[in-house]
Amino acid sequence: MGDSSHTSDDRLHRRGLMFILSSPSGAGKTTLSRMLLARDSEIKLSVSATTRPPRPGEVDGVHYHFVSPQEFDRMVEEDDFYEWAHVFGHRYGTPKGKIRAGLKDGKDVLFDIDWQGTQQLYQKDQQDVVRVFILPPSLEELHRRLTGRATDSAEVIAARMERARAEISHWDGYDYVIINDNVDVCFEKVHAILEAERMKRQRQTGLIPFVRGLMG
Ligand SMILES: Nc1ncnc2c1ncn2[C@@H]1O[C@H](COP(=O)(O)OP(=O)(O)OP(=O)(O)O)[C@@H](O)[C@H]1O
Ligand SMILES: Nc1nc2c(ncn2[C@@H]2O[C@H](COP(=O)(O)O)[C@@H](O)[C@H]2O)c(=O)[nH]1
Repeated sequence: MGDSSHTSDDRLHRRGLMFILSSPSGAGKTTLSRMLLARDSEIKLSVSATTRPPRPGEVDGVHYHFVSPQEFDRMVEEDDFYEWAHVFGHRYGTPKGKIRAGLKDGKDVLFDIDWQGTQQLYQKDQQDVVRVFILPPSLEELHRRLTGRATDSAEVIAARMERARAEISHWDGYDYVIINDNVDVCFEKVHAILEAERMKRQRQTGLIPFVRGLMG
């Protein structure tokens, strides 16, 4: 094409977005995140740091950066986090990394973070943030999913169920809310939101030169 407003597959240049998935624990956001990363090569996961111990199958640097409380303290002191929060007795934080620079280059970033982190990211960068909240079809089903996942002790599951109502109460701080009943149907909705948000006029930084070109 030879026109700098286009990317190689003929779409316009655009600003990347920060795509946040939140939910009460067990509603399915990690499952949906993994499906999104597998389907869509244009979005990359923001790998959080946490002081929580790894679950079976979780890989350091892939699912989380598993750090000691001392290491987490050091990262806070050195201002390494975009946001961080206490969740279920552990600390979790989003490393700054190269997120801002990537947004300019049209790189999308996926965040699996709670409502506290969502609020902090939104306060810092409203124009780039897209907030999606996932609800379970019922609390009974939420409990079934946490138990069925078989990664947490009965105490941990009880604590997460105890917190579920408080987490759900933040649903109105999100742009989109989806009930995750059938995971495939829910995933298609999540992906449709991502695709639609990418097409927002304000994000398509290549539009002005493209339209100028059209108008001769
Ligand atoms: N629509 C669904 N129907 C049935 N099971 C589901 C559905 N979505 C997810 N699950 C299952 O529910 C369990 C919890 O899902 P997942 O780990 O994705 O939740 P989460 O919201 O990320 O939880 P956490 O915040 O604790 O990490 C998993 O075993 C997953 O396979
Ligand atoms: N504010 C933040 N919340 C985060 C971050 N990384 C994960 N989380 C949230 O913590 C809970 C528990 O996660 P789990 O993996 O122990 O089940 C869940 O709601 C995550 O979304 C983060 O960097 N910041």
